[in-house]
Amino acid sequence: MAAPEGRVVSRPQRLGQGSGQGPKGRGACLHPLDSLEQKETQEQTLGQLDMLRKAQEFFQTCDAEGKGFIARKDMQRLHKELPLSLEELEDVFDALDADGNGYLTPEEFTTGFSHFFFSQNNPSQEDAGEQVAQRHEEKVYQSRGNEDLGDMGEDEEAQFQMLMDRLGAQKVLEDESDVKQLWLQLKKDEPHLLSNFEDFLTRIFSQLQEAHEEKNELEYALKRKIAAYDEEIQHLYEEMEQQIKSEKEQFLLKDTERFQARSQELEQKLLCKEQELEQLTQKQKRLEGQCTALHHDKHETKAENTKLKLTNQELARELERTSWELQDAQQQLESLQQEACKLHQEKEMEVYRVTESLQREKAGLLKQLDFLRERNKHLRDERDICFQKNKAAKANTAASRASWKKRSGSVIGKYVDGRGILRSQSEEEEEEVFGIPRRSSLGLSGYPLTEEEPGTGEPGPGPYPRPLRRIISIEEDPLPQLLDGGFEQPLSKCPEEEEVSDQGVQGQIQEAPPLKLTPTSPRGQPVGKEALCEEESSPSAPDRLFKIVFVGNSAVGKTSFLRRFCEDRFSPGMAATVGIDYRVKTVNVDDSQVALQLWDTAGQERYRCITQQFFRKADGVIVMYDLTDKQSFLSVRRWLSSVEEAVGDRVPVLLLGNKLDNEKEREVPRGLGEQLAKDNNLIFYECSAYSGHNTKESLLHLARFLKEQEDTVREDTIQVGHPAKKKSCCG
Ligand SMILES: Nc1nc2c(ncn2[C@@H]2O[C@H](COP(=O)(O)OP(=O)(O)OP(=O)(O)O)[C@@H](O)[C@H]2O)c(=O)[nH]1
Ligand SMILES: [Ca+2]
Ligand SMILES: [Mg+2]
Repeated sequence: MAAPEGRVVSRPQRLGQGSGQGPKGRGACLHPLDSLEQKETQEQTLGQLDMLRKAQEFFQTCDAEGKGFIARKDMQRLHKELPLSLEELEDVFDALDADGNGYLTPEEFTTGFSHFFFSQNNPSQEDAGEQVAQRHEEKVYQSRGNEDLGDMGEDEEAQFQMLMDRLGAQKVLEDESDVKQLWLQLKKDEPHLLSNFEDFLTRIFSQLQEAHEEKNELEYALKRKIAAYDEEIQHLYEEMEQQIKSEKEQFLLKDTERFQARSQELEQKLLCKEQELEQLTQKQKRLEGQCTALHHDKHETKAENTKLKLTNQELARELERTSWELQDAQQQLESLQQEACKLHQEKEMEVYRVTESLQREKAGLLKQLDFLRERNKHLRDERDICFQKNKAAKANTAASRASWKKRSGSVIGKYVDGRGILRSQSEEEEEEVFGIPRRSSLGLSGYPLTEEEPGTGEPGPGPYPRPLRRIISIEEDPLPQLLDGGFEQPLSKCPEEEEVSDQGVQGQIQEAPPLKLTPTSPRGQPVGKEALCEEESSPSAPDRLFKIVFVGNSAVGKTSFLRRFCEDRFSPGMAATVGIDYRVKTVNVDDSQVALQLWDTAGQERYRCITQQFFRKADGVIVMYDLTDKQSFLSVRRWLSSVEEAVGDRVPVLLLGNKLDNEKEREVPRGLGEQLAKDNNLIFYECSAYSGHNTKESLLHLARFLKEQEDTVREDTIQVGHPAKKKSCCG
């Protein structure tokens, strides 16, 4: 501040000196008071100019960079040079910055500076005497100037305005009052200087104008620069922003994509996990259900188990008890079976003994019968003599002889009924239906029997007594009755015996002397006896006994077959069986003695009812047909059905086709017999009583079968709970 102040101080001096040295020397020619006033005005104008100059200098000092304006910072830089504090400098700046835009234009600065300068320095300048004096002078100048101005005419005003316009001062000066005053002063005081002043002003103003224009240009350039700069910055900024934005967007896009992909992936994973979870949940539920069910089942099973255990225990106890009982029962059964077996054996032996004794009795009775027949013949002969004496009819004798050639039928009927020889002619005819003339097996009719020996064919001469055969009219098996105790009683008391005795035979027997009449022919021999004779030769007693019943049409050869089997003999022209007959034969079957009780039935129709009775007690049945007689084969079915009617199918049946020796007269082919046997489950043989072919074989077959069947039944009976089964005969 020292320099400007110095300059400020020195200027008025120079101006004063200059003015003092001016060519006009106005003070010398003016009034001393006027000259003083003039002096003061001059000083004032000079002071103002000086101040303006000083202000410009100060401005340039402040605007060191030459910007054309002073910023707050520029002012603050003066802090070191001026004896003012920063606050005071601030105040100065604020005071100078009239429009408050933050920088000081040269105009603002100059105007403000002058104002500030005076207002600041006025009260406090005591030491600077020059300054005070100057200021005082200025004041005086100003007040005088103002007074002058008041007096200024309109012409001068116009003149000044013209000058101003010419100078273009309006553009440079804001307040032209100072210049005006100065101009007026000059015009008034020193008009000759006016032109110089005007030139000076012109120069100044032109310089100012130039400076101003320069400044404006600079400002404009600066503004443009700033604008360009701003624009560039803006552009850069925008570009940057754009870039940032795109970068951001790209980043965001990428990020979003990545995020989306990631989120999709995660979503899928989540979905998978959820599904898994759901599955697991379902599984768990199912397992829980199963668990519950199992639990429930377990409980139930436990309960059931307990129940079953209890039941089991009970059953075990019961089983134990039952097994004990069963053992007891088995023991009892065993003992009973043993007993039964013993009883059975005993019974069989008894039967055997009884049969034996019966045969003996039968033989005795047959002998008696023979005797009675003889007696009868004797009586008849006597009567015949009488009859011949009375009529002497030769033709009659011949006819009766011819009738004896035929086989008589039911002789027993005549015998029992007491009709004797008054046999009806119809019966004779009936017998002839068989085609073979047959004789009665019992010659009770009183007629002499034909000679049995083949070849003779002629009725034997009278003197030989005919062998008698006994009729056994048994409706039931007589053996049990005998077993009951009576078998040792006298023969006369047997039921059959009594029956016979009813007919007055017994009486005759008892009365008759024991004649030793033996049959002249073997045919007359009692069958039972003959069989017995053979049995007596049997080395040992039989183990068991079977009852076998022989059936078949008349003359098929039943009796002949039995004879062949028991005696191994054949007698042609065998008499027809009357009622029933039997033989006993013991055979050896697989190391055991088997007694066969063979019941020979009469084939003739009239005895059928008797025959039927015997099936019931039979162990086996033999049905015989004559293979040379078709009719006898056709009757087999009838015989089988009557057997079945009586005993069912429990007894084995042997089917025999007899007279195999007479092949040329065969009427029944073997195949038919076989087929019939197969159809009815029968044992089948073709045999010949004449030749003996298959007689033993067939009967042994049946005997073996019976034995085996019995053995099986015995075994089955011992084994509890196994019912006996009927064995197949064919097997
Ligand atoms: N050629 C031949 N003739 C036989 C055979 N068997 C029996 N005859 C004869 O046939 C006839 C009848 O024989 P029987 O044995 O009495 O017949 P049957 O079956 O006992 O007759 P009924 O007692 O009336 O039921 C007799 O004349 C026998 O000689 C045989 O195998 N061959
Ligand atoms: Ca300003
Ligand atoms: Mg016979």
